Amino acid sequence: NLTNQRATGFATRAIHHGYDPLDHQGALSPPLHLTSTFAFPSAAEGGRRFAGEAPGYIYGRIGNPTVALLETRLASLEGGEAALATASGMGAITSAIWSLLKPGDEILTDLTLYGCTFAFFRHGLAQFGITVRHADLTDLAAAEAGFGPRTRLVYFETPANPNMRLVDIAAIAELAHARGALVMVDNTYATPLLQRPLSLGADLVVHSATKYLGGHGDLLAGAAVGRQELIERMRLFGLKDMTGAVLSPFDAFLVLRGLKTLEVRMERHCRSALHLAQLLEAHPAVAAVHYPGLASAPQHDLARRQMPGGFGGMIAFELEGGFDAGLRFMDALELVTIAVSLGDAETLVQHPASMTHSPYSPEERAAHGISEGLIRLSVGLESVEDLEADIGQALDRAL
Ligand SMILES: CSC/C=C(/NCc1c(COP(=O)(O)O)cnc(C)c1O)C(=O)O
Repeated sequence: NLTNQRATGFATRAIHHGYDPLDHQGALSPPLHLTSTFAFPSAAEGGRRFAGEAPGYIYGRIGNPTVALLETRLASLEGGEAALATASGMGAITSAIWSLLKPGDEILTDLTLYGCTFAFFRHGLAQFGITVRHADLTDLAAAEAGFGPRTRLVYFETPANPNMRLVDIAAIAELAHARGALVMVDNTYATPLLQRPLSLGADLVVHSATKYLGGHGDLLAGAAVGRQELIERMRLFGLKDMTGAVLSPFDAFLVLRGLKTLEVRMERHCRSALHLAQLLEAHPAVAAVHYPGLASAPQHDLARRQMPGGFGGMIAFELEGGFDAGLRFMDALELVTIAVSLGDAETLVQHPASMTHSPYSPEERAAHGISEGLIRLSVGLESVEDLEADIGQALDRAL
């Protein structure tokens, strides 16, 4: 049909790309294939599929038609050749890393990473002879100094969880490729609507699809997008043999459904987040607000360049009264929910130092720019005047 023949807009592809109802008895919604294995038409054909000499499904851990449609659609939205869907964001990150690196290799990564990514790098890979070197990748001189003779991969999040730091993807990609290293970007916070790292030189993009892509707080999922050969190596080695982090067809179906409204949801997330960031910035109880969309943000110019579609739904801020005031603020909220995760319809608030970034020691958090008093807000889809009223009254009580 029309949308499969020519390049169309993001929202159109998020709804239609890769699926024609007339190929499935007219079913407008794609079929959900709840199957663990696939019948072969003949013994020889089964052997040919295992040998990679014939197309066709083999077994649920290697591929599934519902999951394959999600992968096709995600590849289109991120502008990559191929995509791999996984059981969680950590499933995508670990399946990628185990496919790319071996003992003796080095990863150059930013100071700020999601807590479990930090733990995988520092407490996991370190046991298998892979060196992780942190540098402030927002400072290109520091980034350049961070490369070693064995640097095989540069990894970062932008905007970073939880303190909203931005990394200049194109600049880092230029440094990395000049030294024969790959670039892997975690695009969870921005989503492909707001930022497409592959178009800026990244080799691989990973997502916690648990967040904005699924968008309704009702699933765990992950994804990787990049060149065909990288993705196929991840599928047939990293995922199949090293992690087994397979996405269920049912959750793939839910992510497909979430993608259909990604554009309209992000528009509301961005609009409400900018409004609330301005409210926070003006409030006497607030010491600092980290939101790249604020004109006062130190990296506002990079944000406008790198995130032309908007600045996302995530805000980090600190109260004048520090951590204790932060606890009082969170406990005073009546509409906003105290919970980890992000990108849901519900607005969520949490305290990274004691929750999502508790895998860091206090000393590591200090060295990695995650303050003890930092509060993270995932701005949801509720009526913004209700969010403004709830946050305002809780701030007044935190004074
Ligand atoms: C226990 S804390 C809840 C999860 C949170 N984050 C997840 C996350 C992952 C990992 O994605 P899953 O494996 O799908 O959770 C990868 N990359 C980024 C930027 C992430 O934020 C969180 O609340 O910050």
